[in-house]
Amino acid sequence: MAAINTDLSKIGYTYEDIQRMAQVILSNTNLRPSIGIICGTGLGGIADVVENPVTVSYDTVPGFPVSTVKGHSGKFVFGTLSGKPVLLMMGRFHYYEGYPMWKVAMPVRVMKAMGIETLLLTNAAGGLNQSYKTGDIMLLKDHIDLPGLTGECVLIGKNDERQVFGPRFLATNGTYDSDFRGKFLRVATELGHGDLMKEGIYIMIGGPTFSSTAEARVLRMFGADAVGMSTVPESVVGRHSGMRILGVSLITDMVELEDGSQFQVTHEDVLRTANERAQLMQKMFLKFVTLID
Ligand SMILES: O=P(O)(O)O[C@H]1O[C@H](CO)[C@@H](O)[C@H]1O
Ligand code: HPA
Repeated sequence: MAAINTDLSKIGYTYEDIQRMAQVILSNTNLRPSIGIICGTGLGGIADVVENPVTVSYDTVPGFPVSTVKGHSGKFVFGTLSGKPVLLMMGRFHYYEGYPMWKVAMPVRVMKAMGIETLLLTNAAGGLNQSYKTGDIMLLKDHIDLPGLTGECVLIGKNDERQVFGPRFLATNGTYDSDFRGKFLRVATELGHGDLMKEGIYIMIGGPTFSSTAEARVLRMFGADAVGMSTVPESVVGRHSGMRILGVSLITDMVELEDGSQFQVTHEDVLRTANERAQLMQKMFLKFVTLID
């Protein structure tokens, strides 16, 4: 019978692994952006407005996971947005793909090792707050790490306090930068879309099941305004490595809280709304990055 691996030092990537992946990726370009953007499901359209793009496919980076979800193409894009150097991740990793939590957010450590100090996270999410509408855009003012609360925190495992890793015990209040939120709201208003904007609480579930009605009511009762299957591990790791963070949820569907509804959300519904909002998201990010110091 195979022995059970109880060696905790084997959990996670080492500092050296992270540095090596960062060097491999950076060897493709002379650009050294300090702004990183992780594109949520169907939200990779931001890459279409990146000037002078240099693409690095994840499968050219030894040790890097592969994207398996439709709407996540699996590549880095270096370039400029409104003249500002940026690094986009088109494709994130999700726990439900079978990756352990530490692997899900490992790219954020690689980003930090590449010089990223500002992390802009986007996602597709279901609206729990019944005053929201499909197509609204919610800025995260806080999150609920449901997997983390139940023993699957992204920071579980050996902690290495060198550079891209942070303290063993991490405060996670105040993760989302209020100055960034204010600036993003201003951008949306200037573009004439202030009416779409919300500020709320994102709750992460493990997925891949969308919530049952009873579960959705529990999530709402917890105080969440939107639900999704990502982002929180990335925010926590970003926070751990000292980044400034903005979280943006596109409300791609409204979650049913009442019994008896015939509506059953699909990934195609999510992709459709993301596609409908692609141009607006591009415009918002083009303007927002000009306001980052
Ligand atoms: O959070 P992102 O990656 O945007 O994707 C969201 O959309 C997918 C479900 O359609 C899930 O992966 C959910 O988390
Ligand atoms: N629930 C969970 N995750 C999601 C949803 C949803 O309704 N929409 C997009 N991602």
